[in-house]
Amino acid sequence: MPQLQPGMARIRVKDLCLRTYIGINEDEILNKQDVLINLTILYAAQEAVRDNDIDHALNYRTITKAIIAHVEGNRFALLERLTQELLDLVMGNESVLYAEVEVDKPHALRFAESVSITLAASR
Ligand SMILES: Nc1nc2c(c(=O)[nH]1)N=C([C@H](O)[C@@H](O)COP(=O)(O)OP(=O)(O)OP(=O)(O)O)CN2
Repeated sequence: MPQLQPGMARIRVKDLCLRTYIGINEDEILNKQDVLINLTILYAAQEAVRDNDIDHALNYRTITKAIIAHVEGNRFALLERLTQELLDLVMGNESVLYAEVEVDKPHALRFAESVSITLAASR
């Protein structure tokens, strides 16, 4: 992850818990399951800090709502594909300098608490 430089802000959306169709097994194809999403974004926040105005900030609510709609409105086979689609959605915001998305499938593996895939992108 790039170092946080002066003037940049790190937005972290933590443990966004959603339900969707994700997996390759018949049960996963027929039934929704929980996914946990953790998102890190770096953007230049000088104007947001100076103006204290949401119109000059990267609105994390807007991004989160778009993620919710995408996850709950689609079905996915691999975690890699779901994670990449969310990364692409976030990077679609021109002001995002770096983004990292981790998607967990809690209890997907019989003997593990969770399993996740993390992907990142920068501009
Ligand atoms: N870059 C920033 N983006 C946003 C900020 C902020 O400070 N910096 N602040 C907000 C809101 O204050 C947010 O914290 C709460 O918004 P809201 O209660 O509308 O979020 P919900 O997800 O609870 O919305 P519901 O419609 O009630 O589900 C937003 N962005």
